[in-house]
Amino acid sequence: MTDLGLHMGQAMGDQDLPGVLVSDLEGPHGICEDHAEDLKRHFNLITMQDFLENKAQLGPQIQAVYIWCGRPAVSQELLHSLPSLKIVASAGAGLDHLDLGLVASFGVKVANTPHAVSSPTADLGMALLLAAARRVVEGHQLAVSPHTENFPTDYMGQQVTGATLGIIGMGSIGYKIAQRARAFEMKIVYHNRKRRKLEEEEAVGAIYCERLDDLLQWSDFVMLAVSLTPQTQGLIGKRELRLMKPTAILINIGRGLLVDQEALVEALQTGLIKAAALDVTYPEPLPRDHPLLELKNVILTPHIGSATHQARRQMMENLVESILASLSGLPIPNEVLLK
Ligand SMILES: O=C(O)[C@H](O)CO
Repeated sequence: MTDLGLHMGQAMGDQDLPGVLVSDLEGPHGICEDHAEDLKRHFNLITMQDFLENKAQLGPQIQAVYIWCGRPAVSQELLHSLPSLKIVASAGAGLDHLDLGLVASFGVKVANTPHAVSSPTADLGMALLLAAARRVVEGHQLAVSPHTENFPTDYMGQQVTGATLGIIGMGSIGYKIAQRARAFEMKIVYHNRKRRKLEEEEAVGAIYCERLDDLLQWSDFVMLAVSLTPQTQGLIGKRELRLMKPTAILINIGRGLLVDQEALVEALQTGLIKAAALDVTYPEPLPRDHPLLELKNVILTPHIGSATHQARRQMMENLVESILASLSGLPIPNEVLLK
């Protein structure tokens, strides 16, 4: 944590601390673990419920919104009721839950925490790839089942070593996946809006695919590590799934809406592709009767890309630094600039 932050927190009484709106202090939509105590050293935390009960008094005190796991939602109505708001600080890399143009139109800055999440999310991407390739979850269920008398001799998976990995989205998460995949001796192709520098490509042995279709046709594993934007929504639909190999595995660590989920269900049911491993879906969680929950060739995790103690703490600390900097008129670390 910055010296500036420690100084501010220590020098002021609780009521003098800057007001920061949070969704809740605990519970499924609250902030994380033991973070509230750290945050309270710097800020007067105001929960959404308190704010809604006393808008007139609390609204003008709020100088920052602290978004954790996409909450609270920042609507036009909320922005209108926060006249002193300086910054919306959002945990994680994805910003699809925010209307950046709307926030900017109120003269409010935005910051996120892309560096804190890139390694753990890349780790999870590889974990899902390996687990789906080698049918780890199914294998666990088989090994612990009371009905298992003998282990099958034909319980086969897909070989990872030497296989081709297609990475869609070569930002910092995609690049870290490439670094990890290289250690598994995978061939790496990638598709991105912008080509990476030659030396960056060479460092991980990645080949640029200008055409997404080529990547889909060549890859044994397709990893979605791209942000959700109007341009990428539904990026993988029926047509794209048809281009993939029948032995291919799709891994999604980006956002559920990158994939046409109905088309994916059909592709998995009909053997158009081999399997999928999804950390993200829409909605989250899926309704309990959703067909994806029934399929044996699917692994689902509950949006846990950044869910390590270390990453979550770093995310919190990065948000504190960004808020304090904005309140002091200093350059904001991890400020999100409108393109
Ligand atoms: O956007 C991200 O970084 C993750 O989804 C947050 O956990």
